[in-house]
Amino acid sequence: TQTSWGYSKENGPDRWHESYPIAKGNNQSPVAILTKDVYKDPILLPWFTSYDPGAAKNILNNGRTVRVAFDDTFDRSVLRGGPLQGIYRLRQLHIHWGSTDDRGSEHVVDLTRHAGEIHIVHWSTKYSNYGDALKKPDGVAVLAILLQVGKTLKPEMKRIVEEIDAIKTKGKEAPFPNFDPSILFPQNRSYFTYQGSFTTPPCEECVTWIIMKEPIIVSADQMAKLRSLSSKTADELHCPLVDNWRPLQPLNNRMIRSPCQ
Ligand SMILES: NS(=O)(=O)N=C1NCCCN1
Ligand SMILES: [Zn+2]
Repeated sequence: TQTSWGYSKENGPDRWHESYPIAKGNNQSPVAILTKDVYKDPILLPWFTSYDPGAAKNILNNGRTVRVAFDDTFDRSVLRGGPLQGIYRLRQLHIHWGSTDDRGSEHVVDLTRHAGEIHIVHWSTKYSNYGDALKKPDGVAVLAILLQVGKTLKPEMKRIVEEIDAIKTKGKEAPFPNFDPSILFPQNRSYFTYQGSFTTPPCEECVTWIIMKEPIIVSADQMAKLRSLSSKTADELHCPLVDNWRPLQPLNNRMIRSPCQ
């Protein structure tokens, strides 16, 4: 049977287009960000979030990442401002990471690939539901936070990492109440933004990316914990869930912008 998509040789990024043709589109993500080529746009505003910790529902190992889901049945946790028009509702967050500290992020800034990247996914309330938003170029906004390994000054990731033991294998889920993702934000809110796609199949070209310039620091132990997750179910042989990142895609004639300081 056609194995579902993943990150291995048989079902990895180079073959996604066989089932998901959009993966070969002109506005795919992730891309390389060369700060010298970034357009400093005077009209770009700061972005703002207003998150209700009570909207956090559960944490899941879906075999490809660790995902925290939020209640998005009304404007309870929202993102607005920056390059965005209108209000975007928080739906979920998940993480991409490497097998070693020198890889794992999806976006690459000035040739630096970071150890991981958190994606906080929101959808525009211009559209009646998430499924409709995926069909629109301005349907989704993803806030991306780069992870760098070091001595954790502020253990932002603690809450997520502590829950890992409860979701070791694919399909395991645990309640994840009372969580405000803004604790993950770095001090500096400056960002890069461009129009792109989901970095996982079907790779819809519906995403306004807002990538924070400042990484957050995670400890080697926290990375080890993420790497201890299995991409297989409890009754299968353990297979480390690592390197769940998509390679760089062509920028083509897209512009990457950032606000003037
Ligand atoms: N890595 S990504 O671009 O955020 N891709 C996603 N795919 C569907 C669910 C939300 N996010
Ligand atoms: Zn992602």
